[in-house]
Amino acid sequence: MYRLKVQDHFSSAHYLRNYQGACENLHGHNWKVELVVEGEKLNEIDILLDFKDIKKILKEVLSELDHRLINELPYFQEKNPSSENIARYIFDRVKDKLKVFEGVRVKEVTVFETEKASATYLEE
Ligand SMILES: Nc1nc2c(c(=O)[nH]1)N=C([C@H](O)[C@H](O)COP(=O)(O)OP(=O)(O)OP(=O)(O)O)CN2
Ligand SMILES: [Zn+2]
Repeated sequence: MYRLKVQDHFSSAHYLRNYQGACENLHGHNWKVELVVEGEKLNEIDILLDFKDIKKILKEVLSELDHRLINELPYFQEKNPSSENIARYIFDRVKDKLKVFEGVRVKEVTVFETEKASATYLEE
């Protein structure tokens, strides 16, 4: 099994509905995102998937969130834009884009609100 990790970031605003505290108010974060993909088989040049391709996919997905009020995106009309749900959103979007690369799957996505606080969504 091989595992690859890439990181990127985006800056956006959000607020948590029904949160008892300041996070119920509009505020922003510089979110860092770590994406982990995995697979069993290396290709003819002994790589699982070019970092360039994974970074491109992650950047495309994060551009959907960057400099937005996340609450306004259709996905987050019902779901609160917590780091947990943002990680799940990124996971599902990356999963969809990775379909063209046979034998490589998303393992986990971690979203860091700060260096000290992060949420991960993963599938076994
Ligand atoms: N499990 C989660 N808890 C919280 C989330 C979340 O997404 N998942 N989000 C928030 C708010 O977005 C808030 O911005 C972060 O709150 P907090 O940790 O209090 O941030 P501060 O920078 O104010 O933290 P201090 O360490 O107190 O400065 C809240 N919780
Ligand atoms: Zn927040």
